[in-house]
Amino acid sequence: MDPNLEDSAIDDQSLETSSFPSATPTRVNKPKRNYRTKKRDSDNEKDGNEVMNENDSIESTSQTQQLASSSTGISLPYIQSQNAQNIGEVYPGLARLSFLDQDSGTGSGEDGGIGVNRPRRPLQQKSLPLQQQETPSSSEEEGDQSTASQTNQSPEILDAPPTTSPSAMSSGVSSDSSLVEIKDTALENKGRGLFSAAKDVLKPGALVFKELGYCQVVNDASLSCVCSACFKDTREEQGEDEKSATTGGGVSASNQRKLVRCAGCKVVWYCNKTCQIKDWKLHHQLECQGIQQSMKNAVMKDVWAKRSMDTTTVRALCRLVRRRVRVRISAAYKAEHGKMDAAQKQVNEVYYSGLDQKEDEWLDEHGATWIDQYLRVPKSQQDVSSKGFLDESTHFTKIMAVVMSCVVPAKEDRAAFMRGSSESEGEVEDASGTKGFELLRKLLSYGFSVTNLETTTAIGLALFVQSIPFMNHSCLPNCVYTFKGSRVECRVIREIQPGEELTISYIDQIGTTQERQKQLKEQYHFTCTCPLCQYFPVNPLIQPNQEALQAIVSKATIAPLLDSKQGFICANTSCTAQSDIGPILAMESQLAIYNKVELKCGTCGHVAELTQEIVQENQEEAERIVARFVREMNGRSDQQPKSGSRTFELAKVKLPETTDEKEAEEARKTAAALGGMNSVHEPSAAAIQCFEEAYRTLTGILPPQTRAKSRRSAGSSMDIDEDPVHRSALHRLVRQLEQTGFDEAVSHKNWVFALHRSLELERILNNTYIGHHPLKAIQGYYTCKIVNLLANLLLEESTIEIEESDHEQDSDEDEEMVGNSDDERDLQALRNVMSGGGGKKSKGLGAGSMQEQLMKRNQVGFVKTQDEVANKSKAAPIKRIQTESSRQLLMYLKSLIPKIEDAELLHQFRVCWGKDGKLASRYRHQVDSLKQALYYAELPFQETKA
Ligand SMILES: C[S@@+](CC[C@H](N)C(=O)[O-])C[C@H]1O[C@@H](n2cnc3c(N)ncnc32)[C@H](O)[C@@H]1O
Repeated sequence: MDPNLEDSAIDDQSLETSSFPSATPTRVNKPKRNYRTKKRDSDNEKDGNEVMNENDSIESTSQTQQLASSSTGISLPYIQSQNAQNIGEVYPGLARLSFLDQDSGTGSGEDGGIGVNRPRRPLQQKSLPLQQQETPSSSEEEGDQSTASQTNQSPEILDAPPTTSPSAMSSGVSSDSSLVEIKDTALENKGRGLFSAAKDVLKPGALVFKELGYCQVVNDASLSCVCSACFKDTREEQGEDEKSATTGGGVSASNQRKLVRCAGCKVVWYCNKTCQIKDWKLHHQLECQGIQQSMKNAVMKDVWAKRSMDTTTVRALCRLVRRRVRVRISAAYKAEHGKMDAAQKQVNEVYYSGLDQKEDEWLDEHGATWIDQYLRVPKSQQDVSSKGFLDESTHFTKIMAVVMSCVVPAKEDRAAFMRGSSESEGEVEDASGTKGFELLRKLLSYGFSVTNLETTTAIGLALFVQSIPFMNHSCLPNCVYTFKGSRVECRVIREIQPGEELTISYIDQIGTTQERQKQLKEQYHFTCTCPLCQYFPVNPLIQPNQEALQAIVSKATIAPLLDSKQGFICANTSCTAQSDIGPILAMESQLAIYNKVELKCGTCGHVAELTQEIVQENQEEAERIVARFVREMNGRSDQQPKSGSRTFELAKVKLPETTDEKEAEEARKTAAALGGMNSVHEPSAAAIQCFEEAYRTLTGILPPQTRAKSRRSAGSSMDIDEDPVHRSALHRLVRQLEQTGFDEAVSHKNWVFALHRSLELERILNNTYIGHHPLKAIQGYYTCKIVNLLANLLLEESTIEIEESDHEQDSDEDEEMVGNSDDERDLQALRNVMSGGGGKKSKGLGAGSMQEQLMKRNQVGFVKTQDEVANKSKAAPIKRIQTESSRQLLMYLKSLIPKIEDAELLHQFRVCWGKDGKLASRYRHQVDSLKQALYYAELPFQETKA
């Protein structure tokens, strides 16, 4: 029995909940004691198979295997600030990465982790079995981890990771080629970036890489709801929302039933004993000990008990340092004995499996190096000495105090660690500060917030080292990332050309341009120059206000002579003149009087002509451009442009003549909703003109030289206030959608209300830029429901005759299904509205799903194959009538199909949900029944009756 475990929280008795079903015990339970850190060799020998100790170095973080289930989501980089650095080096990709850090400012040399040969004493950590042994110098140790097999290489060139990097995906073209490579962004001044190394275009939905974290923790707010080993979020199971997330370390009653708490530190929670044991071996052992030790300090006791300080970072740092220490010690053992010890082998067998094992081993071997060399402390923090950093922030002091107590228990070593003295051991080496602080800074710069997709709640913090840390930001990203447990997956959302940079969005994309820029500046210390920021001072993808729109329109009409933000650009390419847009705007009005206006450059005298025709041509082109632009952003560049603007002919609304106040009110609402559909817009033709540059940038067709030239210039003459109304964040959108009461309306089969709601929903969705895939998923989900609902309505509408003729024989059955005369009335009211008051009267309508009825009646299965689709008219013995309203409905319905396809694509690639996610099954249901509805909706109609 491992002494480190027997006293720990792993005993049944130590689990803080009795109701938890006990997992298969893997060891003999010993009486509960306080932590004992000294290892008993005899125990080790006796229970070799079960022993896990500090020497069990290569333990898996493969918890993600267990957790595939639920926690997937979007995330935002945790706290970010990394200054771009050009190192003028092309890195040949993860799978064959051999990049050389030539940047003298940061990197290996400065970090001191690699290539510095200085003797070090082992860490004074009693629980570590090897501590009495002569441990190789840290640099050697780390060299062991990272550069063991590179003895023949130049010292700066790192050992190439395994032929196929665990995180990189094969392109499918050649099995050992990675889809991504790390390269300098060259002219763009963004430092390094992740680029496509695929030979072909990467299509939306493609999985580019997946990556295990080097270390990960559940955040404070989710501790009692999310398993600290597998990141399973119990709130999902319980259908709880964020409200049930406990803050301040509190515990919700329902979660107490779900999770068990470590009885040692009383801080972390697990699904079960298996998870607990696994986490213990991997990470928690030392963390637990450290937390308990720090609790002896009154301040820290308060911190842990009340979470008066956020402990997420400190726990993450603890695990980060812990892994490095563990790996180093194990490497030392291996170096000394030439092999892994028996217990270590056992760990490998038990805890590594499949891909995770390979990746975990890779992380153990190379992770520390990658952190040291390739994750760079942002310039903004580099100048701050550790001392200053420490004094400046009591927060960090506290954090470091805790980390120290975890990883460097002996007081004198702790002091040395803090000072960064070369006297101290282990991780402590850095001319400008301590290793601990160095790591902390990197964690703060590169840590990613792990989120749960379904609730979009942040549930943890993880540090990745292989791929995702190198991805730059764009407000129009071509990739998104999701989490399966704590494993991150990156997928394509727009087509990516070979060699193109892969980007993600660090922030919510729904904000206005100003907001996005502000957030990026404050949080990440850079000015974004993505097309959306560069060309759209007003985010056209969220509804611009009228003034802003007007400003764009004014500029758009004279776009040929204007840069989209700079103002007048001289058409003479050798002239660099630019002038303010004001005088030119004034000339625009002349176009209404004269067919031609001449614009003379004040610098070189070059005269450019602007004619009505040019303006007209530009506007037409702009229309085409924007259609493609919108498609591009929806990741569907394979589709043909939609012709015309998107308005739905549902707006022929006549209020029914009624004296019933309630009915009239309802009808008015519906009419308003239907009328509102007209305002569902794509950007106006004039505004479209301003999209040109962005489109060109997006599609790779370069703008004319003159504009390219001006684009590089800084500053903007456009200063437009943005619409404050639509500064919604993701959750606000979801709330908005929820507030439409659509689900409720559907479940009550209140057609009028549901349609009304669906149109409202449609408006919300259309007015929101849906760039981030969870939003797209939500959009897809709701759109599916809308279409489904309308398809049913259409069927009801168009099968009135058969309903009537069959009614008698089916009446009993229908009676059962209807059960609510209000529904009938509502439906009739809707028909009245839709058909201008002339809805056909029918009995038995509003009864359940029309598809069900048709199914029953015709005994036909739903269409599954293309043949069946082709033959469906033969197979359909239904007489149907097409009324004006059903025709309109069908039109509307079809107009929604592209969105369904988008959503289905996302679903198909499981971009959004874990296999067992509730939303996934609900979504599946919607897609299925939608297909059924469409099948029936497209059955041949009888001639429309007059
Ligand atoms: C996660 S790192 C990305 C990799 C980074 N370029 C590098 O070389 O390590 C994030 C940092 O990259 C830089 N960065 C990311 N996106 C950028 C952008 N769109 N424009 C300028 N700098 C960017 C910022 O300095 C940011 O703090």
